[in-house]
Amino acid sequence: MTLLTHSSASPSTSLAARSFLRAPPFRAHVAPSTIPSPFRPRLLRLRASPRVKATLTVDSPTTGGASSPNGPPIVLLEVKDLKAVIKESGQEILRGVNLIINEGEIHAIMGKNGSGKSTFSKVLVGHPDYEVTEGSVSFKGQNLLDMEPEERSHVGLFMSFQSPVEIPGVSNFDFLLMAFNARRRNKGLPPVEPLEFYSLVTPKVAALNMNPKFLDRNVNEGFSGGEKKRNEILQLAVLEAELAILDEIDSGLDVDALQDVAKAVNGLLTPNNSVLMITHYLRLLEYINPNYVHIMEDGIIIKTGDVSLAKQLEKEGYRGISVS
Ligand SMILES: Nc1ncnc2c1ncn2[C@@H]1O[C@H](COP(=O)(O)OP(=O)(O)OP(=O)(O)O)[C@@H](O)[C@H]1O
Repeated sequence: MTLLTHSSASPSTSLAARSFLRAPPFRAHVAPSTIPSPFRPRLLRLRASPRVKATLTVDSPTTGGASSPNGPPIVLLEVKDLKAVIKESGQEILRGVNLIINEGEIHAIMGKNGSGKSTFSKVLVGHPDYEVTEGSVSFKGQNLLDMEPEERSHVGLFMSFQSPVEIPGVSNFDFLLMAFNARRRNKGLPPVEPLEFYSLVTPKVAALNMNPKFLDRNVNEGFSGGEKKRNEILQLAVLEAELAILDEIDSGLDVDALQDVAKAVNGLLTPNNSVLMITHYLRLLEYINPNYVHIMEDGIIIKTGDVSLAKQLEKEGYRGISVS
């Protein structure tokens, strides 16, 4: 079974929600008939890996990530020479991506419109529009490409999409509870009851400066763009993914919302959790400080550095980014 099998599923929708709704435990609780098929493939979990292999150059990236006191960093995600095409047309979008993310590291991918950033993240979570033609992806030592999208979510990958989907008929609270219990089931833990979950989720709602009434509303239904983004981070906070892929989480956020979301993401970071952010703007990286910044161009990472690379980009544009 594939999580993202619906052609109607927009590439820009939230993967985590989709995974949830496709997985049998969710269908059992939510009454499938109430969930329109376009909304099934959603919620996704992702983890970022610590080290980065830039294809061309590496400019003194900040050292980050978890490591044993005397040992090397622990690799979470390792992407090697990843090539992928659009299934329908066969057009190659990813042309050999290399990336390593260690536990505890924050990575940012920047790049011009259409350079392949979102495609890369969607390929990582198993979006059905794309086919991997070459290369490998290992997550926590396991072959990610062999896993169905929901399995990727279960092993600790979360992805928030540019435009989170709405799920009519399913309350945010029920959705989060189902997702949370599915994750627990996967860890061999018993489910929590709604009352217990309520005490667990309300502090997270407060931390995001969200109105608790959002828990009663249907998932993302009628939410503003910024509210949807906050809701995505709430999902991430509840699911405690080991690698969070955040695709333009800053888009459409007002200044206060950006700070709330960034604060929440920072609050979720532990030495074992990693984040891979896709963004166009330095402002997000000023709140969530990345260990590495990568520049993607035409389906490959052409340069890797630290946040100074994003600053240079802001000042000089992509013309100023030299790969020599
Ligand atoms: N499912 C698809 N069908 C057709 N073309 C696609 C599909 N997915 C990606 N593409 C094309 O692949 C290229 C890379 O798209 P992608 O969304 O990955 O870029 P991006 O770097 O995330 O861009 P942006 O910064 O504008 O979000 C674009 O030319 C896009 O039109």
